[in-house]
Amino acid sequence: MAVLVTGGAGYIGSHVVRLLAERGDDVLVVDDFSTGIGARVEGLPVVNLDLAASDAEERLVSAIKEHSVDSIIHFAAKKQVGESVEEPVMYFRQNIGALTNILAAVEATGIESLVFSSSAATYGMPDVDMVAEDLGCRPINPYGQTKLIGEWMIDNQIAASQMRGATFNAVKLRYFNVAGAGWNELADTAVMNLIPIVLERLKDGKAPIIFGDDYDTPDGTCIRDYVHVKDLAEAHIAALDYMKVGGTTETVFNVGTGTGASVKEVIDTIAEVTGRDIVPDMGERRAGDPPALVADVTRISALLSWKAEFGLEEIVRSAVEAAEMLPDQKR
Ligand SMILES: NC(=O)c1ccc[n+]([C@@H]2O[C@H](COP(=O)([O-])OP(=O)(O)OC[C@H]3O[C@@H](n4cnc5c(N)ncnc54)[C@H](O)[C@@H]3O)[C@@H](O)[C@H]2O)c1
Ligand SMILES: O=c1ccn([C@@H]2O[C@H](COP(=O)(O)OP(=O)(O)O[C@H]3O[C@H](CO)[C@H](O)[C@H](O)[C@H]3O)[C@@H](O)[C@H]2O)c(=O)[nH]1
Repeated sequence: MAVLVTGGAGYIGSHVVRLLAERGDDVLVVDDFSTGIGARVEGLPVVNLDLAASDAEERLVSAIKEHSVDSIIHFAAKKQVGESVEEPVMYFRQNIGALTNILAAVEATGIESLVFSSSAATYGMPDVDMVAEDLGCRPINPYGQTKLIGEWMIDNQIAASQMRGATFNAVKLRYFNVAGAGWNELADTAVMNLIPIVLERLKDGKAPIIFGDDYDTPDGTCIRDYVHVKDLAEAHIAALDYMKVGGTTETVFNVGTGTGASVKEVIDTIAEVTGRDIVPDMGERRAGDPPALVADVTRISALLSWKAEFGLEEIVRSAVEAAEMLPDQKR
């Protein structure tokens, strides 16, 4: 039996594909290579398919049958918050369209387990610093909305399959701030988040910009929960295993470390790891940034027996190494 990984040529998906292959699971990748990179999945069976296209359900069903797929990990999605505000229709068409086709294929083939990439973006601007899964979700942009709607679609599918006497289990993982690289060649190439942006600016000889230092946090800069992509990848394996042994008590889990780091602390860690003197520029607050967003990880640690192994320094070190910026004495 094989695991179908949608978006397996992407940053996070390729890490999960690598872990699955390492433990000897058969993998089938479905990707349209819109942001994915072919080299990340070289040598693996791949179906080049836009999951939101009109023929996607039919092609998925035949790929599932041909490769004896019994579970799906669904990463494929558009994920840029700013772009989603400018092009909401594209986000709903792509993210909701793709998931609709996947759930239709699940129904047609009797697939029993699905892991879904959700996001801390579902929480919006919570008025608590540490968020647990039961906190109400009020996403503030179309991207976050597509993730919350995706969770609801999956819940409805679970309920409908129970009514039919069929088995369909799913786990929705709400990722916090994913960073780092488990393997250099699988590193994030998108340069859209704090660590890659700072590293790119340093390469270009530019100072990083801190988006606001007047927040109500200890050093005035925003706090986030940075989770190593390899730890995050392991959480997907734990989710698959949880469903295999009949785990269905909870279906939504935060994936973070449970510890926050401020923007200043992240930049200081980059300075330490690269051995550079970094003097950041102070910029304006960025619209829509909550002052602090840290995962309560009680549930995932209790039910999936998953815990992040790596901390901020290891995350930064792996990102710096992948960007080939590690000083010689630190290699
Ligand atoms: N990176 C993060 O910080 C973060 C945080 C929270 C949630 N997520 C979610 O995790 C998932 C993976 O993110 P990532 O960082 O690896 O992004 P990525 O852009 O590197 O990977 C997405 C992959 O999906 C593919 N894809 C996109 N739309 C597709 C479609 N319609 N049909 C087929 N393939 C398609 C892309 O080609 C790419 O390979 C996404 O669902 C994203 O929303 C990411
Ligand atoms: O040049 C920069 C870039 C970012 N930041 C700050 O660094 C922090 C992290 O910013 P990112 O853009 O890296 O990440 P976000 O926390 O905004 O968002 C990320 O995490 C969210 C959940 O917490 C969602 O999953 C979202 O999809 C994902 O991009 C924020 O306070 C941001 O203002 C700067 O100060 N300077």
